[in-house]
Amino acid sequence: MVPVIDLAGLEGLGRAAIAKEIVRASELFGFFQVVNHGVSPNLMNKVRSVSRDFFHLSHEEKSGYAKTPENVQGYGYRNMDSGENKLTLAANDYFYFLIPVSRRREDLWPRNPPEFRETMRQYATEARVLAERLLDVMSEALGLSQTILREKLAGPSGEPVNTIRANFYVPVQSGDDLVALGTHSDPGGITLLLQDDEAPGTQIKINDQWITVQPASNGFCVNVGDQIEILSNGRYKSIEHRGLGDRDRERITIPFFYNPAFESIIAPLDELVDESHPALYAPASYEHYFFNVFMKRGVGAGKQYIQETRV
Ligand SMILES: O=C(O)CCC(=O)C(=O)O
Ligand SMILES: [Fe+2]
Repeated sequence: MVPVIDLAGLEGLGRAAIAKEIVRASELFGFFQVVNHGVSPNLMNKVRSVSRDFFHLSHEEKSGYAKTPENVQGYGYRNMDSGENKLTLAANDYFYFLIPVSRRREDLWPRNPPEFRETMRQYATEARVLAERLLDVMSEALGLSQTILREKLAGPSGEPVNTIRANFYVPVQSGDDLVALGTHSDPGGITLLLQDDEAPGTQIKINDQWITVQPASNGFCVNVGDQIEILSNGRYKSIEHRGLGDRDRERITIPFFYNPAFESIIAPLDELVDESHPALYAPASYEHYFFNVFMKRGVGAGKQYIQETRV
C-alpha cells in the first residue's frame, strides 16, 4: 500500500512515470520510500554505524558534546531538561545543523568514533542532492519552475536549513508504552528518514490506522513536511507519524531534514491561488512556525500544528 519508488532513471526516459508515482504518494499520504536514490549504501551504513558507536560511549564522554539551553545542537538525553525543551525525546538523541555551514557547530560533533565528522560531512552533501531531486519533481508537477519549492524554502538567504538528528531508542521495558516519539507531522520541508533495518518502528497514520513501515533495503523513507503542504496549498499532504521503541533491541533512526531558512516566509504559492482556489494557510516565517507553533505544542500534537495556520 505504501509505495517503494525506484529512482533509477529519474533523470532519463523514466522521469514521467517515476514522477507520477512520487506525486501520487505525496498527494495521497505524504509518505513513500525510495530505492536506487543515489546515496551510496556504504555511506548509509557508515552513518548508522558511527551513530551507534557514539551512543555506546559512556554517558560521561557523550556529555562532553551536550546541548545547552541556548543551543539546540548537540547531544541530548532523556529528562535532560524538564518542561522547556519539549523536543528532547524519551530516548537519547543528537541534533546538528549541516547547512548553512555558518551555523554548524562541529565542535559538538563527536570526535569518537574518529570517522564521525567526515561521515556526516559527506552525508550532508549526498542527502541534500537527493532531497533537491525530489523537490524538483514535486515543483514540476505543480506546473511551475523546477526549482520553485527549493527557492521558497531557501528564502532571501538562498540557503535552506538542513539538519540531522539521530533518535536512539533504548529497549522498552515490558509494560511500558512502545511509543517513544509521539504523533507529529514534520514541521519543515521534506525529511529523508534513514531506518534501522533490524528494528522497524516508524508508524504512519493513513485513514486513521497506524501502519508500521517495513524498511526497504538500502532505502529512505520520505516524509512530506508541513511547509510543503502549505506551499502547495494543500495539494501535497504532510504525514502524521510516530516512533516506537522495540522490546528486545535498540533502535536508531537518523532523519535528515530539508527545512526552510528561519527567515523564509512560507505561504501558498501565488500561482496556485485564485478566486476558485483560495489560500488555505496564512503566511508565516518558519521561525514563527517552528518556535511558536511546533515547539510550543511539543511533539505529540499530530496535525494540530498546521491546523493553527489554516485561514
Ligand atoms: O524514529 C522514527 O521512527 C521516526 C522519527 C521521526 O519521525 C523524527 O525524528 O521526526
Ligand atoms: Fe518525524
